[in-house]
Amino acid sequence: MEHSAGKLIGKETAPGNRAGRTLFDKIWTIHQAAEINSETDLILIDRVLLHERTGAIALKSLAAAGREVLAPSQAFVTMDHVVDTLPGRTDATSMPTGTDFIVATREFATRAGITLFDLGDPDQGIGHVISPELGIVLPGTTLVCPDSHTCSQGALGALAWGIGSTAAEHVLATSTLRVKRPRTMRITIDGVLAAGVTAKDLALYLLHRFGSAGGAGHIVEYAGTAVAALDVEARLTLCNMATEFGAFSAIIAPDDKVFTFLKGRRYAPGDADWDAAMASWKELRSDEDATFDAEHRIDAAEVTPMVTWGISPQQAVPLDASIPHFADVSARDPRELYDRALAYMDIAPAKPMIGLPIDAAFIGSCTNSRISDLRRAAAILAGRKIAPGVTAICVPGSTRVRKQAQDEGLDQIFLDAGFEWRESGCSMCFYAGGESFGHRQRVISSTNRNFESRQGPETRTHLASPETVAASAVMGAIADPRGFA
Ligand SMILES: CC(C)[C@H](C(=O)O)[C@@H](O)C(=O)O
Ligand code: SF4
Repeated sequence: MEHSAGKLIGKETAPGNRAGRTLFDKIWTIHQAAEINSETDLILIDRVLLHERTGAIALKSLAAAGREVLAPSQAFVTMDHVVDTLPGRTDATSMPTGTDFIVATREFATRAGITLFDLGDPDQGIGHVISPELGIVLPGTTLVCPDSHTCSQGALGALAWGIGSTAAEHVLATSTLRVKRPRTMRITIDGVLAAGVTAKDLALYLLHRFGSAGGAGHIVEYAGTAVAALDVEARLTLCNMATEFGAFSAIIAPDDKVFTFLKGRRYAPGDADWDAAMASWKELRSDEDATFDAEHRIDAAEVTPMVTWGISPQQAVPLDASIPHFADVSARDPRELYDRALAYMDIAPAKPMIGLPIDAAFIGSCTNSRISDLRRAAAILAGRKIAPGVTAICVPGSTRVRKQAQDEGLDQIFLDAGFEWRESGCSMCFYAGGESFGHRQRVISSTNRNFESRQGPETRTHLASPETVAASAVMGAIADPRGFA
């Protein structure tokens, strides 16, 4: 490690002047158009991603104000939140108010000259899945979307974060945004994740360890050998849950895996520009002498498969553990949250998580619905059937993932096992989008939020990896996927 005495490293200097600079500082500085005050900068925004739920509101409001989209080529819209996912869907088959969102999005996006990935388009899918897929998000860029899981995209070395609809309107009109500078946090995970431990387990482990406000106000850089060992899709899963961690966003320094992933993607630099892009992308890492406002170190060997038992993502335990007593979690969970979670989930302390009967299983969402997720779940389901009485649904993250899975015969494995095989969208991740499980059903789910009624009326969600969801669907109760495949 290089340390040069006399270099100024500290918060008293502007990010651009620090000696040892973090990856975040480097991207921030390049995009800093003006300093508004000591806490807030005007930041240049390279890409804006919209969806029909909140994007429609921004586009409509912009048009009503008589303002134009400044850089239509930098904006992209997808239909994911309120579309239904049953095969044969049309505009009219979404939830009643959903049709209005879909029609308005189409109308305003077309009028503004923005690229739209509409229903029926081979590129349609969940925004945070299609953006990496198409090379919309690139290392070193700033990308915003009126959606909290935009943090997923930091996995490719971009500064990507969720904003509100009003802020999205501002970005569309000006390609800039006033942003309060976040503090920096690094979480270094060294060592090797044990077999059967996935990025989802790691995300749940961090929530269990540091709580859902653990990253509040920070941009979290994930680093270390265990992070470097993750493939790009797994990194997207890890970064996806930074918003559950309370963070401004997450980021991972881009490496050869990211560059290889991006090469040839539609909106990534073409051959003529590739070398120049690579030269600048290779600079995108925190300097060895960079300092962070907060640092955590984790040994990857500590992480096991995880599952949530309660109504907040921090209420997670190792899969082979029991439902905690209050004393086990009192450092993190207020008594009221603990009691409420037990009552809502209809569970009792000291009972093992494994064996808790489920009504439904869901594989989908921007957390865990990419091709590698479906392959791992299918490896467990191959030659097996889901338990009688269980409703099991797989919703690929994008139409492209769906096609790829079909080309590989994975759809048949899901169908033969008794899963439904759907069109792409947010679907049962988000009851407000119109699709849901039944009243009070207990669902094992590859999604990111286990809030009350998140997946349907009073549904009881247990978050886990796609492997755990698949194994549990087969057993009809929460099950450990290790030993299944
Ligand atoms: C609808 C949208 C604003 C929301 C979000 O921002 O996260 C949704 O995607 C979610 O996951 O709850
Ligand atoms: S899949 Fe779920 S978490 Fe992701 S954007 Fe859609 S509703 Fe939000």
